[in-house]
Amino acid sequence: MASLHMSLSSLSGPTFRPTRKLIIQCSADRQALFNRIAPVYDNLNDLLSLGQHRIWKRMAVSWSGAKEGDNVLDVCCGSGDLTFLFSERVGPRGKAVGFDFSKEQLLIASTRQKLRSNTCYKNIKWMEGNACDLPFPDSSFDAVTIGYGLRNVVDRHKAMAEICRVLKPGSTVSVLDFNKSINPLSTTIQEMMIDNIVVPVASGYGLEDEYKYLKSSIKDFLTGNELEKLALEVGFSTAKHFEIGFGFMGNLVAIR
Ligand SMILES: C/C(=C\Cc1cc(O)c2ccccc2c1O)CCC[C@H](C)CCC[C@H](C)CCCC(C)C
Ligand SMILES: C[S@@+](CC[C@H](N)C(=O)[O-])C[C@H]1O[C@@H](n2cnc3c(N)ncnc32)[C@H](O)[C@@H]1O
Repeated sequence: MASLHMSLSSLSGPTFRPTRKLIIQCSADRQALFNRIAPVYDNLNDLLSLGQHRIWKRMAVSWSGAKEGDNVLDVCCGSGDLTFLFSERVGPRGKAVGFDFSKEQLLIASTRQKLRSNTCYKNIKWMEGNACDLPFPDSSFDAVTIGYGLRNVVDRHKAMAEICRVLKPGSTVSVLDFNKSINPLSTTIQEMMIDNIVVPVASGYGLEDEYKYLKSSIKDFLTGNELEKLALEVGFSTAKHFEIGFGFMGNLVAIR
């Protein structure tokens, strides 16, 4: 449950207006957040990244090494952007699973699938569940992506360990997310863009608090080096983090 945080500074006079600060700390909070933003998520991503996020997602899928006929998994699939790219890459002989714990995001994903005439998307299966407890046997997949998901998972170590477990030996996970830069200037510009463009635009949709979460979630995320270390800790044999999108985004490529 989102917690209501009363600020003493807001107590004044016979009535007071509590300062509402949405605290997004547990899975249920995050699940509710992504259910709430689902109806506008895709459009705001296109608007706020000037469509660039589609390029970053194509890069992530390309780095996964997925090929024709493969069995692939998109963890934290949301509205399915990466799942659809996976589906196109593995083709009708392959299988693509889109996995998420948000019912509303999965509803958007399956609706988008129905609206697309391309028969290749018939190779997609949508599944609801938690990234920290993947319902698949060991060594099930030839490639895995997790796009803008790991930062939002409460137990990132468990999620990465689960991804390693379900990947076939020698196969790749591609982890796309915001970049927690070690360059103070890059961090300042990234935060200024979120504060002065992203959040004001989102507030026009009544989602100010939800998009304010972006900044704190990036601050609490792992740097590229820390992501590489995490991957090796959970059992990947190699891990490399690349900064993309003018340093605002990053992609970890790890091989099991
Ligand atoms: C696809 C993108 C973000 C997905 C996303 C991830 C989250 O964890 C969220 C959490 C809460 C609300 C929304 C999201 C969410 O949408 C990346 C692009 C969309 C971003 C919202 C825009 C970020 C702007 C960058 C800071 C600067 C972009 C520069 C570009 C070259 C114009
Ligand atoms: C920012 S969206 C990313 C969606 C999509 N991958 C994309 O790139 O646009 C993050 C997604 O992660 C999902 N998510 C967060 N924590 C999760 C968890 N523990 N298990 C499953 N899904 C989770 C949310 O429901 C949401 O759909």
